[in-house]
Order: sequence, then C-alpha cells, then structure tokens
Amino acid sequence: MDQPLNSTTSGEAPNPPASPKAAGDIERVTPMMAQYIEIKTANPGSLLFYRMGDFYELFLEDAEIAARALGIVLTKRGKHQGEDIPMCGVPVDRAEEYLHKLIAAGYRVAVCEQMEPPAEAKKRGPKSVVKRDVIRLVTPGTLTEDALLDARRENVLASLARVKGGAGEEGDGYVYALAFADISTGSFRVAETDSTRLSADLARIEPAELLVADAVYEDAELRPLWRSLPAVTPLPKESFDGATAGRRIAGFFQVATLDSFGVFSRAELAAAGAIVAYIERTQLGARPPLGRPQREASSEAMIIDPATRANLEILRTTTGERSGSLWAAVDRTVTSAGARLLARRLAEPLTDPKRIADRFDAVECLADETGLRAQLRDRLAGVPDLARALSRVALGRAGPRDLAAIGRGLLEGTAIAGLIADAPAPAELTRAAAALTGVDPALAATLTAALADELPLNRRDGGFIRAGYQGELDATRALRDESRRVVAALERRYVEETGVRALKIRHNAVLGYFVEVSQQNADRLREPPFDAVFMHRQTMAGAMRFTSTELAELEAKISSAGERALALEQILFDELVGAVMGQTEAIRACAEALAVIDVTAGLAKLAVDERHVRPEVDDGLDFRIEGGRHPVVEQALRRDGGPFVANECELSPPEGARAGRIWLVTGPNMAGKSTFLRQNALIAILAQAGAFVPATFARIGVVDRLFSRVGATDDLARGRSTFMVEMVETAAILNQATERSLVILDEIGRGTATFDGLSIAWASLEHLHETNRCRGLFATHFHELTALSQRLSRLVNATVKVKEWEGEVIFLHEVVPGAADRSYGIQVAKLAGLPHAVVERARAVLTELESADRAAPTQRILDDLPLFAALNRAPPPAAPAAKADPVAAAVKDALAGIDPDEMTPREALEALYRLKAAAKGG
Ligand SMILES: Nc1ncnc2c1ncn2[C@@H]1O[C@H](COP(=O)(O)OP(=O)(O)OP(=O)(O)O)[C@@H](O)[C@H]1O
Repeated sequence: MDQPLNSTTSGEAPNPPASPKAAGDIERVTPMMAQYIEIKTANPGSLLFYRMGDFYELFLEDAEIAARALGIVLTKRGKHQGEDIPMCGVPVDRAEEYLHKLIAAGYRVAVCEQMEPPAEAKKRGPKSVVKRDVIRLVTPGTLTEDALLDARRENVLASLARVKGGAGEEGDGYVYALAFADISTGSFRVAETDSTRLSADLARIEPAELLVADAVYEDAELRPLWRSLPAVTPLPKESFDGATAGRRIAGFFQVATLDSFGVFSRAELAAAGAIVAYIERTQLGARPPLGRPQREASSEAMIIDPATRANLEILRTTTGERSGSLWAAVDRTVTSAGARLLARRLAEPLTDPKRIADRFDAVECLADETGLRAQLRDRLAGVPDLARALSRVALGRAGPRDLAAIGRGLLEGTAIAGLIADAPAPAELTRAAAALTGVDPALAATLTAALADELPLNRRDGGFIRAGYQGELDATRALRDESRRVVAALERRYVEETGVRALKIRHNAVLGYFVEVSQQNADRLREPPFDAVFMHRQTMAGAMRFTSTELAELEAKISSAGERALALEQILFDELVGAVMGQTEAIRACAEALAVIDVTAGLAKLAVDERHVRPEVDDGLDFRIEGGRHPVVEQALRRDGGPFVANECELSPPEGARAGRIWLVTGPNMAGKSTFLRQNALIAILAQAGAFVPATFARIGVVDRLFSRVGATDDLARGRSTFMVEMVETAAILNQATERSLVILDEIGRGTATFDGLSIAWASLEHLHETNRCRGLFATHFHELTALSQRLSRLVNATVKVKEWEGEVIFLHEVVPGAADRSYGIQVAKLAGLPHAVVERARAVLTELESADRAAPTQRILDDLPLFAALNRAPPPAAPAAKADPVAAAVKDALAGIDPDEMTPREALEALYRLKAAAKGG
C-alpha cells in the first residue's frame, strides 16, 4: 500500500497500518502495543518511528512499508490478536539517513520519543510503559536537518488558497494566492496569482510540498498541476479559513494585530494562515524563526512558464541535473546560502529597471575592486550556513555545532562589514553591510567564549563548553576528571593535620572512599579533636577504617560530578540558545546579507573570468545583443578546446515602429540555431536577475514574460503526444505574449505532416507579428516562410552560415542576415553514421523532389493567400484566388486525398511522384 503524498486525501487516511481496533481488542493487547496503537491512530497518514532505547521501531504495516522502502530486514516481535507483529527498526544515530530515504520516496514520518527515563516508568509498577509522544511530523516541506536537505537548494513549503471573486477576463472566477516559506531558512512570502499563471508561479517557487484545501485538491481542472509537483498535501478547509487566518498569523508572530505587516488580501491571508497552521501542527509547538510574510506584487518578476523553464534548463537540465544548467554555469558563490539565493534570483528575474540597476552597481563595484572581491570571497568561504543553523536552534533541534556556526558566522559578518565599509560601495552592498552589524556583538563574543574548539554533534554528549567559561562547571569537571588529585590533596591535609604519616585514603565498592590507618595510629583519630572529624567504619586485622563528613561530601560530589557537569552544560546550552533567540530577526537579516554579498561577489568574479558585460536594462522595447554567447555551451566547448562563435541579435523596434522585431532563423541542421535562440533568452534572464551577460554589449527593454518552445518532449503522464504538447505550448504563447514579451520558437510544426506544419508555423508567425507584436526568434526548416519578410515589416530573415566543401558541410555557427536555401539534412545524417546505402538513396530521392518547382509554396504564400485575412475575418472568402490556377487546383485536389499518417513510406513516395506530375500539369 504505497502512498506517495500526492495520492493522499484527507477523507481517507491513506496509510493507516494498525488502524484503531475496537476498544475490546486494545484491552487484550500488551500495554506497549496499546500505547503504540493509540499514538499511531492519532497520527494518520504517517509512518510512526516509535522510540525504543537506541532504535526507532516500526510495527505492523508501517514495518512492511519501511522495510521495503529502506531495504532493511523485516522481523517479528510478539503477537497481536493472534498474529505475528511485523517489525523493523533503524538505529537512532542513523535515523536521519533513513528519514531522508522515506521522505524522498514520498512518505511522511511521525517521530515518537520516550518522554521519561525507563526507571521513572518502573516506579509506577513493573508493567507500566515508558511515556511516549510524537514530537514532530517530518514532511517534505518541513525539513531542517542538514542531512535531509540539499545545501544549495531551498526547501519550500507552499500553500495555495482560492477564494471566490476576481472577475478577471481570462481567469476562472477565483482569486488565488500562494504563500511560501522555507522553514530551514525562515523566508516567508505571499503573492496573489490567477489560474492562468498558477503553473508558472509554482514552477518558479518549486515547492517541496504544497498545501491545498480538499476542494481545490479535488478540482479536476487543477489535478494535472498536482502531478507536476513532488508532494501535495490536501487539508480540511478550516486550515484555509480566511476569517481566523489573521488571528492565527498574529498568534504565531506573537503580535496583537497584523497592521504592521502591511495589507494582505483575503486569499493571501488564507494561504499564509494555512502555512502557519501546518507548521504548528508538524512542529508540535516549536516555532521556526520565520520572517514576517513579505508581500510580492504579481508584476515583480518575469513570468516564465514551466515548459520554458525546462526548455532553457535554468536550474536543472531536462534530465534533472544541476550540472549543465544555467545556474551551474554562472554559480561562483562560495557558500550554500549564496548558491540558494542565486538560484532564487535566476528563477525570478526582476522587471523593475531600478532594482536591476542596483544589483548591477554592486556587481560592477566588485568586478572592478579585485582586491576587495578576493578578500570578501576569502572570508565568505569560512561562513557557515547561518540561516539553517538558526532554524534548528529555534526548533530545539540544534547541536553545539549550530551555536558555534552562528557565532562564527556573526564574527565573519562583522569582518566582512568592515571590509565593505572601507570601500566606496553602492547601495546594495552598503545595505547588506548594515545588516551585518545589526546583531549585538556581545552575542558572538559569548558564543566564542562559551564553546570549545572541538564540538560534539549532540548536546547530550557534553564537553562542548570551553574550560574557563564558568567556574562551577570547571570545578565540577575538575572533580570528575581529577578526583584522584582532589582525594590526594585531602589525604595530604589529613596527614598534616593529624600528624599520622601513614594515613591513606582508599576506595572500595562497599565503603566507597574511606580513611585507613594502622591499628597503632587509630587511637590518635579517636581522640579529641580528631574524634569529631573521623567516624569509625570498620576494623580490619592490623588496620582501622574511618570516614569523615568532608570525605562523604567529596564522595557524593565525585560520583555525581559527571552527571552534574553534563546537567550544567545543558543549562548553559539553553542560556546560549536563549541569547541567540533574542536576536533571531537580526541574525536572519545577517544571513541574508551574507548571501547577497556572496552572490554579488560571485557574479563579479564570473563577469571578470568569463568576460561578461553590464547590460543596459530600461523600460523600452529594445533587445540588442552584440557578441552574444551561450554561457553553458561556451564553457562546455572550452573544455573540449573549441571556440564559441559570438553572434549579434537585434530585435529592437525598427525606426518609427512601436513594437520589436522577430527574427526568422533558417539554416542547416546542427548549424547552431537552437543555441542561438536559447542564448538570447538566457541573456535576458541573466540581465534581469542582475547579472552581467555573456556579450560585448546588451541593451534590453525589460521582458515581462519569457516564452520558449524549444525541442520536443511528450507528456505521456498527461496523455499528450509530442505534437499535442507542442501545440498546447504554442497556444499558451499566442494567447499570452505581449509587446514586452520575448518569444523563442524553435521548429514549430515539425511534428506533423509537412503542409500542416508549414501552415501552422506560418499562421503562428503572422499572429506573433500582428497581434502579439512581441520580440521574437523563430527558427524553422520551412524555408518557404522566409518569403513572409516581404510582407511583415518587422520580420527579419537571418541564417546560420555553413560552408560546403567536397560534398561535406562545415558549420561556421555565424548568424548573418538572409535566408538559408537548404537544410543539409542528408549531410548531417551522414555525419551521424546513417548506413551508406540509406544516405545515397536519400540523395537520389532529394534530387527527384527538388526538381519539382520549389518556388510553388513560396509563391502561394506571397500571392495566393491573403495575409491576415483569416485573423480578422472569418469565414474565409468563398473562392480563394488559387482556384483560378488549374495546376494549383490539381495539386490541391491531389493533396486533399492524401492522409500522410495512413501511408507507408512507399505509398508516400509514390504520392510525391503523382504530386510532382500534377504540378507539372501532367
Ligand atoms: N555559436 C556557436 N559556436 C560554436 N559552436 C556552436 C555554436 N552554436 C552551436 N554550436 C555547436 O553546434 C551544435 C549544434 O547546435 P544546435 O543544436 O544549436 O543546432 P541547430 O541548428 O539547432 O540544429 P538542428 O536544426 O539540428 O536542431 C551545438 O551542440 C554546439 O556544440
């Protein structure tokens, strides 16, 4: 009974192994099993990690699921209702590793701890069970442990609220809002959205877990969306109750009202309220250091739909790896927080030229200031992951190393602020430097003074407080470690005081510590004043044993010193945690500032190393790139020793026009069309993310939406063929692109019969030019389309140059004005290793085909079909001009009788011969 979270519905607990039995049954089971079942029942839908000594045990169906998912041995333990109880267990010290596997496999886990020492339970009677309780629900969106997280990726918990209202033309009559938080770092944001851009927003946020109300979860329209997410958790509608959300959020942040948080819409409140409620539920009272929810305007970020993100391989390649993505190619950060912030910036490029310019100023400063950059990066490299350490401290999951990390981070932060203060830095950097000094320096000093150099992983191990930090702890430890020395000192004192030189302090298991003297000397100890000090315990042959109050106290101290030292350390740990918690906000700000500086310094280094330039980004509609390169392909080629050929791209509105150009790029296979298309989209993303770009010059009027339809994929999960996916994506572009958008279309219409494809490409191009009026790049092998530039004023033909030499094709990768005459497909096929016979046969067929009048379709584009008529006026005129030409009519008739999908290759070839004959008028 596997239950990825996706299939969970709140109505039916999906994973109720050991579901509650009737009360009568519970009476017959062992007390421990009864406790297990009670706790299990209270936590439906989760696997229960039931703590027993050094193991977390799983029972019954949980055990079967976990054993399968984790590849661990399934055993048996006792009987339940006459049947063996399946059991498996994971050692506590390796629990994180197993949790990680289970969460990754789509399960959630309730962690149940022993709430008292077993000795305590025994006091209640021999049969009583240790008190246990669930202390945490582990779900994909609420992880905080380093072992469970990818250091360089955010781990986002998102919630989607939907409320009636919003009569948006394109929408579905609902207003949507997304709230999203990373518990492991404390970021918390909310934004309104609508049904048309919901999937783009989710793709941008990339939640590890999305919370939705039951009714929304069940909505058939939205179901396909859930399938694209790793985990969706439906919740009862009360979790999204707008009326109580405000109070809930205020309660979480311990404020009386939300007035100081800014104004939120009803949907935004509901979404944020659901996040808060879920955190409270899964963390069972512990409160992560979430920042106050920041409201985002919907126009703040460039909109990039999921298909475009995937096509452009922004954060990961189409196969899901980071390596090979834009992010990996431009990431020169030295901290994981920096890498996460860079990913966030690339995922949501800005649209406000002022904010973009602020980022450029900062990058430019550090690109110029080589020395400062090197010093900053040096310091940053030693900065630990402050935000994640802070989160664990707040949730009571921290170890001494987390506290030390905070201390070290704050110290480095101060040093970094000092470096920036000494330089003339632009606003973005001075703002960050100011945040770095917002934490009381005493905190870092205390942490450094309190924590030892070598630290254990867990606070329970003790030994993490530095010697000399606290007198009482030092003394206690001295007792523990130096008991011998302390005893020897007392022995020396007793010798001196009594004058009995043979007096010894000894130890045995029965008496503990005792004073021993010979029979001869015993009397001395039994006389005043010593009889008041020494008490007789035992007489031996030739020796007498005494004890003293002092020795008894010392004994007690020594035997409990170890425990006391540990207890004192726990108190000190809690004090340090308290001191950290007192400055949560300031520490979070410091962590963010460090990430900003890391990203800025990293981008500056990238700019210098890779010769990237500062683009001009403004409110205009220009898109002019000179010497543009593809950041990923360029780096890959360099590794292989090849040069990358830089190319220009000019989509700015022509003189006097109020909309940008579209370039129609034709050229042979393998010439570099896709690379060229993508590189310009990536340059737009980099520029608006605030990075310099791989070009010699770039001027970009902010792009509001970026669309890219590159390459073919099918979506079998949604029952869509490759061609269907292509058409769905093309439809989205034609419906949504604006004058500010940048549209990249690669080989639209190739997945169907040639003429169908050509017609679709042709009509799409017209629509983009006339209706969307966007800037665009349109690559095609339909060379006929190049004729359209004579009719469409802002359509420009460009081609990728190749040289032909002794029948071979040499790729120059140079994009130049003009149109390609052919695709060199056969040469490329030959390069790819198609059998010689096939290549030769293809050549022969091609020669035949090309002897037909290739101008015919082009001519039709120019002469026969009235351009745009179909756009503005339907139905089309009754008698198209083409009817006048009997040859064209014959061809058309012959074509009408052809169904390419139903033909064998041979029939297709014969049909082509017939067509050719018809075209010749025969
Ligand atoms: N500007 C360039 N400089 C150097 N090499 C390039 C350049 N552009 C592309 N290449 C190389 O050419 C290969 C093919 O490029 P690309 O996939 O863009 O061609 P294409 O024209 O889109 O091909 P097809 O029409 O077959 O899809 C790339 O993998 C890359 O190695």
